[in-house]
Amino acid sequence: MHMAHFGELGLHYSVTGPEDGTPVVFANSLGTDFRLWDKILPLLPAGLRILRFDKRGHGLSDVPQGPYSMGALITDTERLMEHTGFRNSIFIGLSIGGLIAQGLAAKRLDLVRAMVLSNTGAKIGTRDMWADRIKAVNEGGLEAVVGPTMDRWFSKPFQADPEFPAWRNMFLRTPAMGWTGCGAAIAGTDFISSTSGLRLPTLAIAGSEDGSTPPDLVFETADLVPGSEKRLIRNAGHLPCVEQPREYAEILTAFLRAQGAA
Ligand SMILES: O=C(O)CC1=CCC(=O)O1
Repeated sequence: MHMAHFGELGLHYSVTGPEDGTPVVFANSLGTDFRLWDKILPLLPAGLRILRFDKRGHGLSDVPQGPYSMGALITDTERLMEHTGFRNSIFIGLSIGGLIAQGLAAKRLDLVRAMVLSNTGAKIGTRDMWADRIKAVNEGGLEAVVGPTMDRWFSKPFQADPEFPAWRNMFLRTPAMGWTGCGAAIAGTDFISSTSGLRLPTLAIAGSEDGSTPPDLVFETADLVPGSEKRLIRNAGHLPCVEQPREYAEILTAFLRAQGAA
């Protein structure tokens, strides 16, 4: 278990793999911690140096007073990558993690040499949509939004899987301040213009049943970066790394190998 401290903020992270391995960073979504990637890590090639982390307000990281800005989330990631020696990395971001990927690539191409935009967009939802959700959570906690959230995250068949309640618990145990803080950061983010200027190897992954960032949004975002690859995973919602880990890992492995990873 590792904590890095940047002023008042402690960030919980994990680094695994050989010191000289290809650096790969995973950034997870709103309402999840870095266990989001547990099922796919054993399916990836050996020889990767992997950084996972709980963004502020999530998992075992500290929960500063919100709202947060996307700039702060990007700076946290930048500091953690410098602290752990992750430069020239392949950055895999899911949902808000994909927004962080785009913002970081626009700012620090020395840290990000290729990116995977999984279940994300250059702009996710509208200000009004996020304001309504934040109001609901401020009034009733995450319980107030758990039903529709699980319907966006997971296909109907997976909601009957014995594993499903654990993911629901992960969401419900997210600090309300962490969720609303990051929700405000998403509400204020529109990367359409800056992502259009990006030139780096990019893979976009969508889930056919994703109610949070539907395939059209994911692929429109990919089209902003010339030469992007696009993959659709069927029978999966917003978190295909959970619902279809084998297919997700195969797609990632092919991209990682194309970037020269082990
Ligand atoms: O709650 C959702 O719909 C999922 C989500 C949107 C942005 C993100 O990171 O997760």
